[in-house]
Amino acid sequence: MSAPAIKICGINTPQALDAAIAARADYIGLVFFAKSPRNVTMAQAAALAERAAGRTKVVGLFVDASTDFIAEAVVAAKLDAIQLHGAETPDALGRTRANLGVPVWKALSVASRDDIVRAQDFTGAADLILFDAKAPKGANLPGGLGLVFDWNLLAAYRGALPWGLAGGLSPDNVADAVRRTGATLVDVSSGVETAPGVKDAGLIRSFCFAARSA
Ligand SMILES: O=C(O)c1ccccc1NCC(=O)[C@H](O)[C@H](O)COP(=O)(O)O
Repeated sequence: MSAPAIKICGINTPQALDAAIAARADYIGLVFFAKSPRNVTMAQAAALAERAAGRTKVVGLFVDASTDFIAEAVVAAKLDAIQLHGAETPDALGRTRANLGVPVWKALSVASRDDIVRAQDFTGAADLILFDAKAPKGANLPGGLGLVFDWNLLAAYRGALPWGLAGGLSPDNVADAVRRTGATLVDVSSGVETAPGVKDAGLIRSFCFAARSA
């Protein structure tokens, strides 16, 4: 089994970006969602993307955002891909992908097997499915909460699209998660933070090391 690709999501400072690059993260995520403690402005995103250029790929995270807003971010932060974390339908997502010409990752919230089966609806519309834990009713955010879902749901998964694993990953559990699910991409945010929105260089390094050791 080859090492999974690694995405460190919710990067919002140059220090966190440098830590992700030093740990050889394949992707960093910029959160464009005002309610998030990891939210970045267009100007912050542009500056971070400039610093990241040629050293790691940049993914923009959006929640039910307008195509105009996403398009502005794609240009400002030269996004390599967009990650849609809301209730975007396959049709709407396919249109966004066609209009913007960037790879689209669809995050699916998982609590049961039915949520995994929904991935097939996005065949031909998305480029990658990111399975993440479902946020509890009334949660203030739809993701980035450090919650784990039952990885057994993915054990026999054979979807048409490439997929990644997110939700409550940390330096302590990522190797086990990769071994048990066969994920070829892992995505983390809270698990490499000391507080919501505050990334820790040591945790980023440990996470990347553990993911590669799986
Ligand atoms: O991070 C946020 O604040 C956020 C806000 C709205 C939707 C999604 C959000 N985060 C998702 C991620 O950062 C990752 O893709 C993934 O879900 C990992 O989160 P975590 O469980 O905290 O590791």
